[in-house]
Amino acid sequence: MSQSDIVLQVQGVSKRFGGLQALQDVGITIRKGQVYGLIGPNGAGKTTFFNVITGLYTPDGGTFELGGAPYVPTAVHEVAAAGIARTFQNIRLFPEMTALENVMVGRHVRTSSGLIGAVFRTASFKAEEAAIKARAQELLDYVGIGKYAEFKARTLSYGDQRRLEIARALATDPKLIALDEPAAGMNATEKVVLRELIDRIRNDGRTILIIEHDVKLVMGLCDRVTVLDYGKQIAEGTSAEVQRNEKVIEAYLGAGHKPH
Ligand SMILES: Nc1ncnc2c1ncn2[C@@H]1O[C@H](COP(=O)(O)OP(=O)(O)OP(=O)(O)O)[C@@H](O)[C@H]1O
Repeated sequence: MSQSDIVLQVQGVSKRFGGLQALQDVGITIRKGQVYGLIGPNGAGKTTFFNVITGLYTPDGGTFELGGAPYVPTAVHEVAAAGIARTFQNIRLFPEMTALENVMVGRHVRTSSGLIGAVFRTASFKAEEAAIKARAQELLDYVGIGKYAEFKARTLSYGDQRRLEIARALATDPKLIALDEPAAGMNATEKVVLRELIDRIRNDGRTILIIEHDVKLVMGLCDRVTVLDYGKQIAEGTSAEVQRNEKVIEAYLGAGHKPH
């Protein structure tokens, strides 16, 4: 393992909401090709951590490096341009746009003709648009919903909408893809398909950070896992190491927390 295969390095992240310390000195290192899991009981700080690294919340402290370069997660669009794409716990698609258009929106982060080209429909814009469309269709096929390209996003099943969000995230060609509870609301069959998809994305060389309540799914999928509890990082390691960590067992079984 060398320094150069580190995709995201986060050190000493803290975030306070009024009197509540939502994150306290949290750090993770994600290497190329890993699926990295973030777990913890309700209110542990997982979403806050995701929101910090994707520019939705400003941390009180912490340092960040993405692909070996210092990185400041400020505005959401800058985070996407820097190379982190995310999905949301509560799906955020454009419901009245087609599946294909939703993915094309993601791809526009990486195009060069920009707004002027779009307004005047220049030759380079049109060529770029055709390439974007082709790539968007490819990504829909890749996540297994190619046949729904022309369907409005809102008409897709819940599981397919989650896969569409993943296709849109992949469209930005990210260094890191961050999945916020991708299995939420899925039935057992959909979870199996999701697991296969995440495995395939990893095998194709991508790096993935995942928050997930389904501990079984996380343990089966993740190379490394961090466990948060009341904003503190109580364990970090391989799935097997984390599973037998006493603090983790206690946090999940302890009073006041609902086990998942
Ligand atoms: N914008 C906010 N303002 C105030 N408090 C917040 C805010 N966001 C989160 N919190 C608080 O910070 C703590 C951590 O919340 P967070 O949503 O990060 O936990 P989580 O691990 O994602 O929980 P869950 O599994 O329920 O999604 C909670 O006590 C929550 O109430």
